[in-house]
Amino acid sequence: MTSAMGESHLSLRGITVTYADGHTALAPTSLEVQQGGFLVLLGASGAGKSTLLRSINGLVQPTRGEVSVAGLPGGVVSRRNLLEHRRHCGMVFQQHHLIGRQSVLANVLMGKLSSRGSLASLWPWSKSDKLEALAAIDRVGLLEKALARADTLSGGQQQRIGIARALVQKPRLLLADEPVASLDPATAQSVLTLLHDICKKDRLTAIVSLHQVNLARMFADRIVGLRQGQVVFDGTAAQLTEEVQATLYAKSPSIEPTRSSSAAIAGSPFDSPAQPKEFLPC
Ligand SMILES: Nc1ncnc2c1ncn2[C@@H]1O[C@H](COP(=O)(O)OP(=O)(O)OP(=O)(O)O)[C@@H](O)[C@H]1O
Repeated sequence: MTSAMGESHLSLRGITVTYADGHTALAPTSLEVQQGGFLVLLGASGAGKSTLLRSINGLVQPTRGEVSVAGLPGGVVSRRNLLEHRRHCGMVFQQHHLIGRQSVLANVLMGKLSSRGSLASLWPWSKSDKLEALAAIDRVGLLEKALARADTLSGGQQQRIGIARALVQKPRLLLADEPVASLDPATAQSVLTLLHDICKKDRLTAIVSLHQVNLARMFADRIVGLRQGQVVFDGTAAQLTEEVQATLYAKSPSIEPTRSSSAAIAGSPFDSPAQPKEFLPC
Protein backbone atom coordinates (compact mmCIF):
# COMPACT_ATOMS: atom_id res chain seq x y z
CA MET A 1 0.00 0.00 0.00
CA THR A 2 1.95 3.01 -1.26
CA SER A 3 0.62 6.40 -2.27
CA ALA A 4 1.98 9.76 -3.31
CA MET A 5 2.18 10.67 0.38
CA GLY A 6 4.20 7.59 1.28
CA GLU A 7 3.57 4.15 2.56
CA SER A 8 0.14 3.42 3.97
CA HIS A 9 0.06 1.85 7.41
CA LEU A 10 -3.63 1.50 8.04
CA SER A 11 -6.78 1.58 5.96
CA LEU A 12 -10.26 2.05 7.30
CA ARG A 13 -12.94 1.25 4.77
CA GLY A 14 -16.50 2.18 5.59
CA ILE A 15 -16.08 1.65 9.32
CA THR A 16 -19.46 2.10 11.00
CA VAL A 17 -20.23 1.75 14.68
CA THR A 18 -23.76 1.44 15.99
CA TYR A 19 -23.89 0.69 19.71
CA ALA A 20 -26.29 -1.81 21.26
CA ASP A 21 -28.72 0.99 22.16
CA GLY A 22 -29.08 1.80 18.44
CA HIS A 23 -26.97 4.96 18.54
CA THR A 24 -24.71 5.30 15.49
CA ALA A 25 -21.54 6.83 16.92
CA LEU A 26 -19.60 6.51 13.68
CA ALA A 27 -21.09 6.86 10.20
CA PRO A 28 -19.27 4.99 7.42
CA THR A 29 -15.73 6.30 7.65
CA SER A 30 -12.83 5.63 5.32
CA LEU A 31 -9.31 6.82 6.07
CA GLU A 32 -5.90 5.97 4.73
CA VAL A 33 -3.29 6.51 7.45
CA GLN A 34 0.31 6.99 6.34
CA GLN A 35 3.24 5.23 7.99
CA GLY A 36 5.01 7.45 10.49
CA GLY A 37 2.40 10.21 10.45
CA PHE A 38 1.15 12.00 13.55
CA LEU A 39 -2.59 12.25 12.97
CA VAL A 40 -4.74 14.18 15.43
CA LEU A 41 -8.48 13.62 15.81
CA LEU A 42 -10.43 16.71 16.81
CA GLY A 43 -14.09 17.13 17.56
CA ALA A 44 -16.50 18.12 20.29
CA SER A 45 -17.38 15.77 23.10
CA GLY A 46 -19.42 12.87 21.70
CA ALA A 47 -18.18 13.41 18.12
CA GLY A 48 -16.93 9.83 17.94
CA LYS A 49 -13.16 10.19 18.48
CA SER A 50 -12.86 7.40 21.07
CA THR A 51 -15.19 5.18 19.07
CA LEU A 52 -12.98 5.62 16.00
CA LEU A 53 -9.78 4.92 17.95
CA ARG A 54 -11.26 1.88 19.66
CA SER A 55 -12.61 0.43 16.46
CA ILE A 56 -9.06 0.51 15.06
CA ASN A 57 -7.78 -1.96 17.66
CA GLY A 58 -10.99 -3.93 18.07
CA LEU A 59 -11.87 -2.65 21.55
CA VAL A 60 -15.09 -1.65 19.81
CA GLN A 61 -16.30 -4.04 17.16
CA PRO A 62 -17.29 -2.11 14.02
CA THR A 63 -20.82 -2.89 12.91
CA ARG A 64 -19.69 -2.66 9.31
CA GLY A 65 -16.52 -1.97 7.40
CA GLU A 66 -12.98 -3.18 7.41
CA VAL A 67 -9.69 -2.30 9.08
CA SER A 68 -6.59 -3.41 7.24
CA VAL A 69 -3.01 -3.06 8.29
CA ALA A 70 0.16 -3.17 6.22
CA GLY A 71 1.83 -6.55 6.50
CA LEU A 72 -1.32 -8.29 7.68
CA PRO A 73 -3.06 -9.84 4.68
CA GLY A 74 -6.79 -10.25 5.04
CA GLY A 75 -7.33 -7.33 7.42
CA VAL A 76 -8.07 -7.71 11.11
CA VAL A 77 -11.20 -9.77 10.70
CA SER A 78 -9.95 -13.08 12.08
CA ARG A 79 -9.17 -13.41 15.78
CA ARG A 80 -5.62 -14.40 14.94
CA ASN A 81 -5.03 -11.30 12.84
CA LEU A 82 -6.72 -9.08 15.44
CA LEU A 83 -4.38 -10.41 18.16
CA GLU A 84 -1.38 -9.89 15.89
CA HIS A 85 -2.55 -6.34 15.10
CA ARG A 86 -3.05 -5.56 18.81
CA ARG A 87 0.41 -6.86 19.63
CA HIS A 88 1.85 -4.03 17.56
CA CYS A 89 -0.69 -1.44 18.59
CA GLY A 90 0.09 0.51 21.78
CA MET A 91 -2.65 2.43 23.54
CA VAL A 92 -2.33 5.47 25.79
CA PHE A 93 -5.43 6.42 27.77
CA GLN A 94 -6.58 9.68 29.33
CA GLN A 95 -6.68 8.21 32.84
CA HIS A 96 -3.43 6.26 32.38
CA HIS A 97 -5.06 3.02 33.67
CA LEU A 98 -2.09 2.41 35.97
CA ILE A 99 -2.38 0.19 39.03
CA GLY A 100 -1.73 2.70 41.79
CA ARG A 101 -0.36 0.38 44.45
CA GLN A 102 2.02 -1.34 42.04
CA SER A 103 5.48 0.01 41.24
CA VAL A 104 6.15 2.01 38.11
CA LEU A 105 8.26 -0.91 36.83
CA ALA A 106 5.45 -3.44 37.40
CA ASN A 107 3.02 -1.17 35.56
CA VAL A 108 5.32 -0.77 32.58
CA LEU A 109 5.91 -4.52 32.42
CA MET A 110 2.14 -4.92 31.88
CA GLY A 111 2.77 -3.55 28.40
CA LYS A 112 4.64 -6.74 27.60
CA LEU A 113 1.70 -9.01 28.43
CA SER A 114 0.36 -8.93 24.88
CA SER A 115 3.60 -10.46 23.56
CA ARG A 116 3.49 -13.37 26.04
CA GLY A 117 1.50 -16.53 25.61
CA SER A 118 -1.24 -17.11 28.17
CA LEU A 119 0.81 -19.72 30.06
CA ALA A 120 3.96 -17.62 29.96
CA SER A 121 2.05 -14.88 31.81
CA LEU A 122 2.20 -17.08 34.90
CA TRP A 123 5.99 -16.98 34.99
CA PRO A 124 8.03 -14.22 36.58
CA TRP A 125 9.41 -11.50 34.32
CA SER A 126 12.81 -12.25 32.87
CA LYS A 127 15.84 -10.01 33.37
CA SER A 128 15.65 -8.89 29.74
CA ASP A 129 11.96 -7.98 30.15
CA LYS A 130 12.86 -5.87 33.16
CA LEU A 131 15.77 -4.22 31.36
CA GLU A 132 13.49 -3.33 28.44
CA ALA A 133 10.93 -1.87 30.83
CA LEU A 134 13.62 0.16 32.60
CA ALA A 135 14.86 1.44 29.25
CA ALA A 136 11.32 2.58 28.41
CA ILE A 137 11.02 4.31 31.80
CA ASP A 138 14.35 5.99 31.15
CA ARG A 139 13.10 7.22 27.76
CA VAL A 140 10.27 9.07 29.43
CA GLY A 141 12.73 10.58 31.92
CA LEU A 142 11.57 8.80 35.07
CA LEU A 143 14.17 6.13 35.74
CA GLU A 144 14.64 7.31 39.33
CA LYS A 145 10.94 6.57 39.93
CA ALA A 146 11.06 2.98 38.65
CA LEU A 147 10.49 1.44 42.09
CA ALA A 148 8.06 4.06 43.37
CA ARG A 149 4.36 3.27 43.69
CA ALA A 150 2.53 4.57 40.63
CA ASP A 151 0.04 6.50 42.79
CA THR A 152 2.83 8.62 44.28
CA LEU A 153 3.50 10.20 40.86
CA SER A 154 1.96 13.41 39.53
CA GLY A 155 -0.60 13.28 36.73
CA GLY A 156 1.99 14.24 34.14
CA GLN A 157 4.44 11.65 35.44
CA GLN A 158 1.73 8.99 35.41
CA GLN A 159 0.98 9.78 31.79
CA ARG A 160 4.68 9.46 30.96
CA ILE A 161 4.53 6.01 32.54
CA GLY A 162 1.45 5.27 30.42
CA ILE A 163 3.58 6.12 27.39
CA ALA A 164 6.45 3.91 28.63
CA ARG A 165 3.99 1.03 29.07
CA ALA A 166 2.86 1.44 25.47
CA LEU A 167 6.47 1.69 24.24
CA VAL A 168 7.64 -1.50 25.92
CA GLN A 169 5.20 -3.30 23.67
CA LYS A 170 7.36 -2.16 20.73
CA PRO A 171 4.34 -0.85 18.86
CA ARG A 172 4.20 0.11 15.20
CA LEU A 173 0.98 2.01 15.74
CA LEU A 174 0.23 4.17 18.74
CA LEU A 175 -3.33 5.13 19.60
CA ALA A 176 -3.75 7.81 22.25
CA ASP A 177 -7.20 8.73 23.52
CA GLU A 178 -7.10 12.26 24.95
CA PRO A 179 -3.72 11.56 26.56
CA VAL A 180 -3.34 15.05 28.02
CA ALA A 181 -6.96 15.97 28.77
CA SER A 182 -6.53 15.91 32.54
CA LEU A 183 -3.23 17.83 32.65
CA ASP A 184 -2.53 21.54 33.07
CA PRO A 185 -1.58 23.33 29.82
CA ALA A 186 2.20 23.37 30.44
CA THR A 187 2.33 19.71 31.49
CA ALA A 188 0.03 18.76 28.61
CA GLN A 189 2.40 20.37 26.14
CA SER A 190 5.47 18.72 27.63
CA VAL A 191 3.85 15.25 27.67
CA LEU A 192 2.69 15.68 24.09
CA THR A 193 6.14 16.91 23.05
CA LEU A 194 7.60 13.73 24.52
CA LEU A 195 5.03 11.53 22.78
CA HIS A 196 5.53 13.31 19.45
CA ASP A 197 9.34 13.16 19.66
CA ILE A 198 9.30 9.43 20.43
CA CYS A 199 6.87 8.70 17.59
CA LYS A 200 8.99 10.65 15.12
CA LYS A 201 12.25 9.11 16.30
CA ASP A 202 10.88 5.55 16.15
CA ARG A 203 8.84 6.25 13.01
CA LEU A 204 5.69 5.13 14.76
CA THR A 205 2.34 5.89 13.22
CA ALA A 206 0.30 7.81 15.79
CA ILE A 207 -3.40 8.59 15.99
CA VAL A 208 -4.11 10.90 18.89
CA SER A 209 -7.42 12.41 19.95
CA LEU A 210 -7.22 15.83 21.54
CA HIS A 211 -9.49 18.54 22.86
CA GLN A 212 -6.84 21.24 22.64
CA VAL A 213 -6.85 22.74 19.14
CA ASN A 214 -3.63 24.66 19.86
CA LEU A 215 -1.80 21.40 20.58
CA ALA A 216 -3.23 19.82 17.45
CA ARG A 217 -1.89 22.74 15.44
CA MET A 218 1.50 22.42 17.12
CA PHE A 219 2.05 18.69 16.60
CA ALA A 220 -0.22 17.24 13.92
CA ASP A 221 0.99 16.34 10.44
CA ARG A 222 -2.67 15.83 9.67
CA ILE A 223 -5.89 16.71 11.45
CA VAL A 224 -9.11 14.77 11.02
CA GLY A 225 -12.16 16.55 12.39
CA LEU A 226 -15.22 14.61 13.46
CA ARG A 227 -18.67 15.93 14.05
CA GLN A 228 -21.58 13.75 15.12
CA GLY A 229 -19.82 10.62 13.96
CA GLN A 230 -18.79 11.95 10.56
CA VAL A 231 -15.47 13.16 9.18
CA VAL A 232 -16.07 16.80 8.27
CA PHE A 233 -12.45 17.93 7.94
CA ASP A 234 -9.25 16.27 6.80
CA GLY A 235 -6.26 18.48 6.27
CA THR A 236 -3.23 20.18 7.73
CA ALA A 237 -3.06 22.61 10.64
CA ALA A 238 -2.77 25.46 8.12
CA GLN A 239 -6.05 24.39 6.54
CA LEU A 240 -7.86 24.33 9.86
CA THR A 241 -9.34 27.80 9.57
CA GLU A 242 -11.42 29.53 12.22
CA GLU A 243 -14.46 28.73 10.10
CA VAL A 244 -13.66 25.02 9.99
CA GLN A 245 -13.11 25.10 13.73
CA ALA A 246 -16.48 26.76 14.22
CA THR A 247 -18.09 24.00 12.15
CA LEU A 248 -16.39 21.34 14.22
CA TYR A 249 -17.42 22.76 17.55
CA ALA A 250 -20.73 24.43 16.63
CA LYS A 251 -23.57 23.59 18.97
CA SER A 252 -26.14 23.50 16.16
CA PRO A 253 -27.06 20.02 14.90
CA SER A 254 -26.18 21.12 11.33
CA ILE A 255 -23.08 19.38 10.02
CA GLU A 256 -22.94 20.95 6.58
CA PRO A 257 -19.31 21.86 5.90
CA THR A 258 -18.72 25.57 5.33
CA ARG A 259 -17.36 26.82 2.02
CA SER A 260 -13.90 27.20 3.47
CA SER A 261 -13.98 23.81 5.15
CA SER A 262 -14.92 22.30 1.79
CA ALA A 263 -12.02 24.18 0.25
CA ALA A 264 -9.69 22.93 2.94
CA ILE A 265 -10.99 19.44 2.41
CA ALA A 266 -10.61 19.73 -1.35
CA GLY A 267 -7.07 20.97 -0.85
CA SER A 268 -6.13 18.15 1.47
CA PRO A 269 -2.88 16.53 0.42
CA PHE A 270 -3.96 13.13 1.62
CA ASP A 271 -5.26 10.21 -0.33
CA SER A 272 -8.55 9.94 1.47
CA PRO A 273 -9.77 13.43 2.06
CA ALA A 274 -12.62 14.17 4.39
CA GLN A 275 -15.93 12.81 3.42
CA PRO A 276 -18.29 15.71 3.58
CA LYS A 277 -21.88 14.97 4.39
CA GLU A 278 -22.97 14.48 0.79
CA PHE A 279 -20.59 11.51 0.44
CA LEU A 280 -21.90 9.81 3.53
CA PRO A 281 -25.07 7.85 4.00
CA CYS A 282 -26.93 9.73 6.74
N1 LIG B 1 -20.79 1.93 24.84
C1 LIG B 1 -21.60 2.84 24.32
N2 LIG B 1 -22.92 2.62 24.17
C2 LIG B 1 -23.73 3.54 23.63
N3 LIG B 1 -23.33 4.75 23.19
C3 LIG B 1 -22.03 5.05 23.33
C4 LIG B 1 -21.09 4.12 23.89
N4 LIG B 1 -19.87 4.69 23.88
C5 LIG B 1 -20.02 5.92 23.34
N5 LIG B 1 -21.32 6.12 23.02
C6 LIG B 1 -21.89 7.31 22.39
O1 LIG B 1 -21.28 7.46 21.12
C7 LIG B 1 -21.04 8.82 20.82
C8 LIG B 1 -19.55 9.02 20.55
O2 LIG B 1 -18.85 8.78 21.76
P1 LIG B 1 -17.27 8.87 21.83
O3 LIG B 1 -16.87 8.52 23.23
O4 LIG B 1 -16.71 8.09 20.73
O5 LIG B 1 -17.04 10.42 21.55
P2 LIG B 1 -15.75 11.32 21.80
O6 LIG B 1 -15.64 12.22 20.66
O7 LIG B 1 -14.59 10.45 22.12
O8 LIG B 1 -16.20 12.12 23.10
P3 LIG B 1 -15.27 12.71 24.30
O9 LIG B 1 -14.41 13.75 23.68
O10 LIG B 1 -16.27 13.26 25.26
O11 LIG B 1 -14.51 11.54 24.85
C9 LIG B 1 -21.56 9.61 22.02
O12 LIG B 1 -22.86 10.05 21.73
C10 LIG B 1 -21.57 8.59 23.14
O13 LIG B 1 -22.57 8.90 24.08
